[in-house]
Amino acid sequence: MSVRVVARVRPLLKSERELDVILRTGATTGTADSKSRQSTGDKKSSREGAALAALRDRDNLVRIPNPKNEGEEYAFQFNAVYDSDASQQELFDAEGTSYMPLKMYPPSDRSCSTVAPTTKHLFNGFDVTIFAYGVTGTGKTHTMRGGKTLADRGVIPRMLSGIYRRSRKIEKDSDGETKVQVSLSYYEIYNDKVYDLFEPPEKRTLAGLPLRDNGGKTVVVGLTEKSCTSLKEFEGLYDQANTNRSTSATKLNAHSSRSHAILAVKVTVISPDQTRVSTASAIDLAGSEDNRRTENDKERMVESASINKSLFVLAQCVEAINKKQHRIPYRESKMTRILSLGQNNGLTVMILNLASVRSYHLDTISSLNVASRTRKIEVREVENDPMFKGPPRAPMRSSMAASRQPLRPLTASVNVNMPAPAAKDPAKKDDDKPVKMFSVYSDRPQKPHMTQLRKPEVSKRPSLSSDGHTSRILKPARQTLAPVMEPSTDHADISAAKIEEMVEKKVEEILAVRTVSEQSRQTQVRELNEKVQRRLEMLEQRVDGTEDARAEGLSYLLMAKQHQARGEDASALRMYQLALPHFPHNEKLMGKIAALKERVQGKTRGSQVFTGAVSPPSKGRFGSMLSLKREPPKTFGKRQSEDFDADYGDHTGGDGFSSDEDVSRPRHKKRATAKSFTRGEIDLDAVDCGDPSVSPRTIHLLSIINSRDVSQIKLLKGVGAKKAEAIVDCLCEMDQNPDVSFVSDQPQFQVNNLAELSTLKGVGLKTVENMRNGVLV
Ligand SMILES: Nc1ncnc2c1ncn2[C@@H]1O[C@H](COP(=O)(O)OP(=O)(O)OP(=O)(O)O)[C@@H](O)[C@H]1O
Repeated sequence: MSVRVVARVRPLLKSERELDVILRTGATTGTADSKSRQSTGDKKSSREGAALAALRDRDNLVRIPNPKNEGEEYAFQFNAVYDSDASQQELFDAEGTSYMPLKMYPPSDRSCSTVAPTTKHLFNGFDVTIFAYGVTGTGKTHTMRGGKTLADRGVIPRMLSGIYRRSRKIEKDSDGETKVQVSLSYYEIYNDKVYDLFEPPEKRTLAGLPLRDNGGKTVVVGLTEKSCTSLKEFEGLYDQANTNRSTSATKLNAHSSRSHAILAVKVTVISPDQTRVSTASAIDLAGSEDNRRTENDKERMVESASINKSLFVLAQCVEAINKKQHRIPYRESKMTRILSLGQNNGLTVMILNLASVRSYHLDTISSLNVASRTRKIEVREVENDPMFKGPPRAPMRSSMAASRQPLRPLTASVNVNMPAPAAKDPAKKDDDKPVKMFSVYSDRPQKPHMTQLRKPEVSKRPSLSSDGHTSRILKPARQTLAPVMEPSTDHADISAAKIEEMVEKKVEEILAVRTVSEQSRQTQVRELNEKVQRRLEMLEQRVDGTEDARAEGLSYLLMAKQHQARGEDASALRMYQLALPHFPHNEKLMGKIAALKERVQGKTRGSQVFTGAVSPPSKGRFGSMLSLKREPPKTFGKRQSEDFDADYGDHTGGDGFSSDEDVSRPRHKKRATAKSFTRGEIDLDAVDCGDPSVSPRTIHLLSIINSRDVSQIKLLKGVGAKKAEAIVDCLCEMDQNPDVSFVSDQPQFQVNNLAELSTLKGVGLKTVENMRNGVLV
């Protein structure tokens, strides 16, 4: 059967004016509020006796003007409409009899005249869901919970009263053989989090309680279930729990519910041969709010956004079911997931609460739209499986137990549950319309040979129909509504929820695999980066080595040039030869070495005294010192490096390399031999020639010294102004000293190496070492 939707219009509040009433209900009555002004006593007298019949005589329409054109009126039809004068008692009783006349119950049940069919359903193993829906301040809490007085009690306490009354009757009728247990869970969904209302708020966790799919039903994990044996006990528990519920004053309702509250009443009927468990869920939804009107503060706005979102999702679910969409967005809100509208079995009743005044105009139309669509949703009238005692029995309704499948329209199927057209009241508009129903189908492609399952010996149960007729129908006949897969088909029993669960699981698995592969990918990338880094370092080292070697080669070339400039061909030759390994295959260098060799040999042949062109350098005091200090230059002065590149680079193609002519024609003439440098006992040639470590640092140091610039010299490490002046004085002295020979084209004496430097006045080995170490190139 479809969801039963009834509308209830609340009376005008003190702050509301009759003038503003825009809602009309019923065929003959005036405005929805026309009777609200009657006194309680009048109301009672006018209602008693004929009230139920009068309610049923109405056309069950709610009429409201088009907000854009007041001349036009929208009409919405529901299963029942309750005016503002309908009492709590009437709603509970009349609502029951309007779709479940007492005469249709088995004679044994007729004595329970006050038991609403919802309660009766419950004891027959059906789950029951009753929920109040509507804009904030329209009377949902009043309808569900009600006031403190007996007359004001709402649906929930009345239902519990009925449950206990019936329990006692069952126990009495069975002479105590059958027992009924009632237990309660009560929770709220606040800001899309589930909280146990039987627990004090301070015990709440931030995340709330989780939801799980359990056999096609959504269950709240960790919820308190309290056994409750009497109405009195219930009232105590319920009142206490309601103090834990989130309510606040808003501009539209002084006691506005800020959460959806769900009371689950589990009824367990234990007879000698079986146990039946069914649940009644009574839900007081929070009301949608137009925040232009509420003037809510920040906290209320957050609540409001959550409330509106969940109600919006509910509307979307209803829409999706109506539009026969495959995907119904239940999971987008906890409320819709728990409510599972259209997915739940048993009986579902929606009470649409309405306010009749203009200030609610647009909100009311929106609620009416959702409610009238909800009315088209088909819910399977299936009771829960009993648990049998004794030897196991063949499962009943194996195919029906199969599934909570997405709903699809049943337009072509013959619904045996529907009353025959002739049996319908011709006065009702509904009857003229084509019957639109939804039934449960499998999502999977159907096999060509679908079977209708029939079970001959299934107990008869009363069935409810929306027009007030009750028919006794064999349950298996209902099963013909839903073509099902062969029972032997292994996947036939998978419900939509199960499928969803499986899909969720699969997605989680895939995500887990992705995470793992992402981690291993990152490890690979890290390893690769490290490899690349190591390779780069190696290359850098190699380049550094090459550059060091090149700088060393350039130093030899420089020294060779200096020796040659001084006419020291043998030393120059030695330096060129040392430079050769750093510039292999350099033809110009090789040419130069050959030319120098020839000249040196020529000199030797000419009986000139020369110890040998390439004789190994003798290691004097300085030689050893310098060789100890030997370290290949890290960098070579850029300009110098460029000069040498131009001179010796294979790639220059220029004629920078000194020509053989230059080499063969010494530019410098010795005024005296090196040996005549008497003040030091140093074989300068030996030092120069033998020490290949004349580095750019040394060259730079010597150039500073030879500049005779006191301001520069005094900056050298370990020198200072006085020593600098002494050095310059010494050099000037040398210039004047006729014993000292120096290169003819140099106007002044030049210090050519560290050995010479160390012999200057006031400069010792230590000072030279300091000066050299302090030089930055
Ligand atoms: N049928 C009714 N008879 C008398 N008073 C009513 C009725 N319905 C609602 N009211 C009054 O209207 C006011 C708002 O009702 P209620 O708090 O139940 O609204 P609600 O829809 O639950 O609002 P919210 O969504 O904000 O919680 C209350 O003062 C309540 O007593």
